Amino acid sequence: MYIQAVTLFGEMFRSITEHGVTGRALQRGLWQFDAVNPRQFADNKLGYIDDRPFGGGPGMIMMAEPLQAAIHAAKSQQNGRVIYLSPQGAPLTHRKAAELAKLDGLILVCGRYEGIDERLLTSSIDEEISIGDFVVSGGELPAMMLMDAVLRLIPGVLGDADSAGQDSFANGLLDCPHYTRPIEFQGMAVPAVLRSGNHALIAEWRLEQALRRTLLRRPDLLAERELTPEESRLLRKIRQEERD
Ligand SMILES: CN(C)c1cccc(CNc2ccc(C(N)=O)cn2)c1
Repeated sequence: MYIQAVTLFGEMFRSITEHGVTGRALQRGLWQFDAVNPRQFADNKLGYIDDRPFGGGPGMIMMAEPLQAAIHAAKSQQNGRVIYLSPQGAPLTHRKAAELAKLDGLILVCGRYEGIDERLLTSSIDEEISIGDFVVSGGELPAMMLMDAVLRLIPGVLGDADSAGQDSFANGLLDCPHYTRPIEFQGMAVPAVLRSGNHALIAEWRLEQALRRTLLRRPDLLAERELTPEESRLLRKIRQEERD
């Protein structure tokens, strides 16, 4: 996958191109990255890329032309989907990340200041995505969150292919509790079932814990999920226990 970021701060992306599973995957050629700086497309000598908002109001707005020229330059390298990160976008979900992971490329537009000229959205953006209902100072960190969520779903990026499948949200539930050594920590022991070697029982315990946690913390996720017969049985058992 070829990912380009239209951004004033290309150096920020080192945090995922030079570290961790995403950094290793880049070195292994599983994906490629380039930053495109709109400032190099500003037609004035001083490289202005923002200006005051018509109608007044605080802050500055990013001008459409330099961004459009930067997106045009990115599109000359690949026919990637152009995504704008903003609080006004559709919420990023696992399902959306899985959809994006199938594409050949992405062009991620990172806004700064108070946003970008609306006409850029209508003329050059394919999709607007939000990573949550909050504002940060630029679209770069949201873009990196989206990249990481997408890249880990690309086969080969994660060492054990299976671990992405066991992700929270991958199966529509929250994750189960995890334990490692020591067996006893501050008087708390590892649940015995996890040391039983009985893999069927372990799988059932993990599913039950994921269902219980989802029911207690995120019942909204349960509301929209088809349940298998086993999950329904476990959920009935959990609801009964919660009532007792
Ligand atoms: C209207 N406004 C302030 C604004 C508009 C566009 C971009 C930006 C840059 N900041 C971002 C970007 C995305 C997210 C997110 N939730 O995905 C949060 N913050 C700010």
